[in-house]
Amino acid sequence: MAYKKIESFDEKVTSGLIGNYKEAISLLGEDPEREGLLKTPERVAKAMQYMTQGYQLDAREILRGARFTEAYSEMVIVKDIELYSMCEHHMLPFFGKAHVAYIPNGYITGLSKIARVVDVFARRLQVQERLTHQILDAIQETLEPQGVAVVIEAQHLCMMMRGVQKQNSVTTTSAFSGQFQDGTTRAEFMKLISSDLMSRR
Ligand SMILES: Nc1nc2c(ncn2[C@@H]2O[C@H](COP(=O)(O)OP(=O)(O)OP(=O)(O)O)[C@@H](O)[C@H]2O)c(=O)[nH]1
Ligand SMILES: [Zn+2]
Repeated sequence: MAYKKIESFDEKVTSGLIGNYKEAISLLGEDPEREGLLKTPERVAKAMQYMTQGYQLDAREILRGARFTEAYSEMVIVKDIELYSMCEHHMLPFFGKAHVAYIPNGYITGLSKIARVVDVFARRLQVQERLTHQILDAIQETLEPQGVAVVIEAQHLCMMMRGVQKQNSVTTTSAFSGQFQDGTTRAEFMKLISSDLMSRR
């Protein structure tokens, strides 16, 4: 996935985080002054800001900026959007795929914007359920479609590396609005996201 590269990080935030991560390394029993770790607090400070950049982005603005009038009124599905987020309980990654669909009602949006909206909400401290709803709400409010569907399948490192240590469990969350609340439409969507119409890697 082509990520937007952040060229400059907030200096005050970065220096505050550097101090905190240096202390954390020390508290964990390591020597923050040893060569391999010297730049680590700065790297982590930047990585964390990168992975939480969603707080500074406005999903609705992204969608409004690419809202086009179009008479198409069939289901539009963008599936297998890879996502990386961080659970708000342990600040450990959870990652997987999002499948997003909407049925236009006069407006369509640029397809990449759907993936961008997923990133905007994923790059925060999250729970998978809220992430699912936030994506749905942003699309519903800005495109005013006949319905939106969001399904997220993800694995949580906090359940894999620690805690219950389950390596193969996948959590699926879903949210549906408008026409997707109808069983037939929802079933069509579920069938299409699980089909191999286009061979997957
Ligand atoms: N609902 C939900 N729970 C999550 C998500 N990410 C992590 N969790 C869970 O958040 C819960 C936090 O539970 P706590 O008992 O406070 O934390 P804990 O003692 O570290 O829990 P364990 O992970 O069971 O060791 C855990 O059950 C996690 O599996 C998420 O996206 N959604
Ligand atoms: Zn967690």
